[in-house]
Amino acid sequence: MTGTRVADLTVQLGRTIALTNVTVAFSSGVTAVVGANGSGKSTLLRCMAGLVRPHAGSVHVAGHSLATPDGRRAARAALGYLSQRTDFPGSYTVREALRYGAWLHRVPRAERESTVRDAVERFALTDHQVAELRTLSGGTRQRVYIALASIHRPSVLMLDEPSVGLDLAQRHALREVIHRASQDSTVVVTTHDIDDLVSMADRLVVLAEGVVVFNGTVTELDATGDRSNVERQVRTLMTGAQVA
Ligand SMILES: Nc1ncnc2c1ncn2[C@@H]1O[C@H](COP(=O)(O)OP(=O)(O)OP(=O)(O)O)[C@@H](O)[C@H]1O
Repeated sequence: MTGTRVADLTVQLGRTIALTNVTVAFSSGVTAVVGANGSGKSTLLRCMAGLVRPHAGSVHVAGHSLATPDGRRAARAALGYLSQRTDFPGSYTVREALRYGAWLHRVPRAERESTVRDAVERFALTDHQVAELRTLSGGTRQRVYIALASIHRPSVLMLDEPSVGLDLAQRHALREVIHRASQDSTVVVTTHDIDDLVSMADRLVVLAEGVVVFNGTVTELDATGDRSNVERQVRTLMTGAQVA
């Protein structure tokens, strides 16, 4: 079964309508979800992770509907999710954290060590294996967190603002990591960074006040692919206006 999509999704949180009739099908590669603060980006990811129950509409993750317990179980196994608030005890070493992640994601005991070795390699963590998380730079720690979210090789990987707090070089390195992850998984990433869109995203979903105002490729948005043109278009869309 394939297909990661939300259809006619409406989510109310307290008195706020966080998402209204959102319909998006996520294809392979990297989809960036952008929007102003409070536009509903995190809510969309939280809904797809099964952490927020929609008021109306449907969610499918890798073909599994979140409407039934069996579907939710299957979707959870197919999904990797890095929340904006991910934190991990700083006294864990990278290896210990990854071992814990493998257990958490129900990797069979016999496969855990090879799974950890594989993640260390995939995410270029060889030199940091025995370092405690609290001693790592923000960029390396974020790489560990992405390794944790994708240790079970999920078919869908959702990353909520992974580049926040990173410097330019770290953002650049992170894009490489995300690009590599997208070879195994459908990646959905929320970001405020226009460079992320131009250099990393295959597709772009723009939200304004909980409504999808654009869903397409960066080239469809702006054929020149020029950074400042794309930025202007996205900024305009984020205010809820239609791009000419
Ligand atoms: N638990 C909650 N209870 C009530 N309202 C909420 C709750 N969580 C979020 N909201 C509201 O829902 C709307 C969407 O929030 P959400 O966090 O999804 O936006 P966002 O685009 O991810 O923002 P940011 O870029 O600041 O992370 C906002 O108006 C927010 O204030």
